Amino acid sequence: MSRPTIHYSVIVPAYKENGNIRPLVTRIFNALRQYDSPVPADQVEVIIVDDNSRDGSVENVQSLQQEGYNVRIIVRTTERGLSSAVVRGFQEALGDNMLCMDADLQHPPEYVPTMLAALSPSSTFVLGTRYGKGVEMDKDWPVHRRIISAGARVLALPLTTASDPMSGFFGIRKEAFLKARGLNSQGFKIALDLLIKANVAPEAIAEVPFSFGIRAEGESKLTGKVMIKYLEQLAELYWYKFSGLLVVLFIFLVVVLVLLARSFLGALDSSQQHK
Ligand SMILES: Nc1nc2c(ncn2[C@@H]2O[C@H](COP(=O)(O)OP(=O)(O)O[C@H]3O[C@H](CO)[C@@H](O)[C@H](O)[C@@H]3O)[C@@H](O)[C@H]2O)c(=O)[nH]1
Ligand SMILES: [Mg+2]
Repeated sequence: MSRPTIHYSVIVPAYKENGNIRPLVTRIFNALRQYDSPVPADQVEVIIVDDNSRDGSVENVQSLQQEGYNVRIIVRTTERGLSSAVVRGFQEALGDNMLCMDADLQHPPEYVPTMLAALSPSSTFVLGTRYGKGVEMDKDWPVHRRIISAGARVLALPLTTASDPMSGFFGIRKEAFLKARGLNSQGFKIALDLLIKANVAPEAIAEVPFSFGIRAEGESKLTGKVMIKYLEQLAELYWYKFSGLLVVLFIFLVVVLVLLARSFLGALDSSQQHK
């Protein structure tokens, strides 16, 4: 009997995520096998893009394959980085509907069917948003991460109408992805780059609110260097979209935000010292 055609691909960038791979893959397919799933499980593949973690992820994926899960792992040895891993996964995907999600279960696997089903020829981008109605960040998400996330979001406001372009939980149709030229695959924020460079119209963006969890296992890879790369990426996108004038606006916004963050953290510090 011939295998069903793959219409949907779930791309998971992963670095040292061995402990999360099994729960992630099994929960994705469990969600797809529910009677009310809008997407048939046998039309879905999962692709893990791992940067040579050498932590048992490869063996783990092999045993999931033996159990019948349609999952494969690409191990990169000459390249590193979240965004470029996602781009690689999109290039290798068999499905026309492609979803990106983190390995660490901060993006709930149970949302995968809804996210995939939201993609269509007229809805070429789907964004899992943490700023929708009825959803929230996990209460244990640290204050400094909330501040960084809010600042990053404000800086992107002039670029897109999307409510959460920082989200790493998003999907894009293959034809829209292929339109994007000159992607910046440094850093973490590939959704933002795709929204701008694939020229996604506001009405083609579907938003799915979800509550952002906390990492199940292992450590976050967000470092100061990644934040600097984000600022560089923003400057490039401002230039790409508006050229000269708004780059000045961007620099102004960065300075205001840095000053606000410093005074907020200063106030927080002194209130803690007075306790
Ligand atoms: N292949 C590969 N994967 C990576 C790399 N760096 C990080 N990843 C993977 O990318 C995912 C997100 O990395 P985290 O380290 O968990 O990121 P985070 O700080 O929790 O950031 C999250 O929040 C952002 C929104 O504020 C999201 O943009 C981001 O995708 C992620 O969800 C994880 O699956 C992680 O293994 C890398 O260099 N290479
Ligand atoms: Mg994470």
